[in-house]
Amino acid sequence: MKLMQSNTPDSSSDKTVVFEVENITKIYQMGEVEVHALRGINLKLYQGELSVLLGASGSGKSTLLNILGGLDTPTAGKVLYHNNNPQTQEPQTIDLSSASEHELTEYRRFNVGFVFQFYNLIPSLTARENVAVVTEIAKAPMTPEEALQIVGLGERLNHFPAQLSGGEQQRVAIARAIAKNPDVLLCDEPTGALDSQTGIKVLEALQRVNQELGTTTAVITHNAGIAQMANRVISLSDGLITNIHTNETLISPKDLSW
Ligand SMILES: Nc1ncnc2c1ncn2[C@@H]1O[C@H](COP(=O)(O)OP(=O)(O)OP(=O)(O)O)[C@@H](O)[C@H]1O
Repeated sequence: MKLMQSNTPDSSSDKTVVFEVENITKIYQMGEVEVHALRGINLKLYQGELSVLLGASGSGKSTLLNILGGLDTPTAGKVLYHNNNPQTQEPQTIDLSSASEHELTEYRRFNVGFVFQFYNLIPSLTARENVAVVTEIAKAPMTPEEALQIVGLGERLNHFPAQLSGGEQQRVAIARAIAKNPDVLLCDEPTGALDSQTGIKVLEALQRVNQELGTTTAVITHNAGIAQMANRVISLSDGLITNIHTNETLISPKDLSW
């Protein structure tokens, strides 16, 4: 793994940089055709912030999130991830753009929680057991009960997915993602399959995780209304960042205009 000593505070502010994305491109080769999914992205994400990635279908949101999560690598450019070494607490940097498959697997396992549009729960396991699947292989996890409590499902521990609503199933998926105490939570359309009332409960769970645990969180959405709950809104169009907006005041999910 590419470990380097790093200087994590951003010289332009007092915020700590978690991700530094430098001029990344992503080209998918589809037979004869090249698809330019990312065309030169520069971005910093900061410790503890909740950011929303906004953009039309095909603008490159998932490609960018997958690269941040170590699920994919850029064609060119650099992606640096800064954290503290869990053993020594010394600052370190992982170069995700040149890491091996094994290094990326380790990075995903210990540093990143993922939430996708479809919850991917195991139908034969209860909510508690679905979360325990992850806590059993994590280094310093919270208990499944604690994780489910944070997302408001402390009373649903023994329910199976089929006995839970869509929003509740998504909150189990969030509990599963945060139970290993990841530094980073990456969410790809977490409310995409939900109606607005149910989606609001899921967003409340994400906001609570971000505020109470300080987990650096990035959420992809098509829905511009959701952007008002984020510290920063990163807009993408056609593989480029077109705007980054900082919200001075955050709106609670229940007050969002959906
Ligand atoms: N594995 C792949 N192989 C080939 N092309 C891909 C692949 N993944 C994404 N693309 C293409 O790259 C572009 C960006 O896709 P991406 O999924 O990142 O967009 P998106 O903004 O997340 O879209 P959506 O909101 O529809 O999920 C699209 O043109 C898409 O077709």
